[in-house]
Amino acid sequence: MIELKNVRFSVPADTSIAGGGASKTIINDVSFRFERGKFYGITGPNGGGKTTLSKLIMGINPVTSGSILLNGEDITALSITDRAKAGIAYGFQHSARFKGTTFRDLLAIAAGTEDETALARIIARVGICSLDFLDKPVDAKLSGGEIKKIELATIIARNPKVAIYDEPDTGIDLWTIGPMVEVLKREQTEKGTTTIVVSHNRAFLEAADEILMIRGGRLAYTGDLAGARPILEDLSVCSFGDVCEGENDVRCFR
Ligand SMILES: Nc1ncnc2c1ncn2[C@@H]1O[C@H](COP(=O)(O)OP(=O)(O)OP(=O)(O)O)[C@@H](O)[C@H]1O
Repeated sequence: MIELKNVRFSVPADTSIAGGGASKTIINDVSFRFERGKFYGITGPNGGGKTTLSKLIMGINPVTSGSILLNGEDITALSITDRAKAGIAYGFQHSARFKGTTFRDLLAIAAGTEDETALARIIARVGICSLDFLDKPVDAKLSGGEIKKIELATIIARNPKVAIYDEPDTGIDLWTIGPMVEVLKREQTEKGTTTIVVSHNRAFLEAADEILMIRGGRLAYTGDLAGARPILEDLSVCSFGDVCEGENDVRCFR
């Protein structure tokens, strides 16, 4: 179980702006309990703070105030590495590529074994059948879908307690999204992985047990998808009025 208690993340004033500007609060007093083994979909308007919140859980961003607990233990001060050791894994929106490294290298590190049968079992879980794929270099020549599958496999290989995926459908074709959702659902149900997916995609939101909507750095809604639908679907009503910055607000196209 991951618990966020009054979590806040602010960045200092932009000193490149004349006059300095004011410090900016990006995540504002968010409290929430992610229960063990459940699937959560984090959604909301662009720039609302979804990625920032997920990075706070992984420790990529340090919280400004508040605390984060994993199974009752305060992990707020832990580094990314220590959080990874404690069982939290993170998939970036834009997966990293490592020149001179093969998929086999990354997978062996993640799984803690070079045993080919074990590696084959892991890649089968993400729908890669060919063992030849293991020797693909993880470089710029990979397609968007291939690199996502590789990242997914390296996360799954670690059997994390908590898996966070930031927009896992980035660069993925429509035909691959369904199977990807199935992979994440299977890991959740069979391994009891607490799964947190940042997404605008209906398929991921439909798979979620609970939706969190973040706007203006605050939790605007938590509950089932049915309850979120009026906010997500009714484009005739501006539901972001309280954070609206007028015509200069690039997030709003209404
Ligand atoms: N380190 C930082 N310094 C300054 N501003 C930041 C920083 N991190 C995030 N922001 C700003 O905070 C806001 C929220 O960013 P974030 O990436 O969390 O939004 P998001 O909800 O994930 O958006 P999207 O749906 O477009 O991916 C944005 O306006 C972003 O520019």
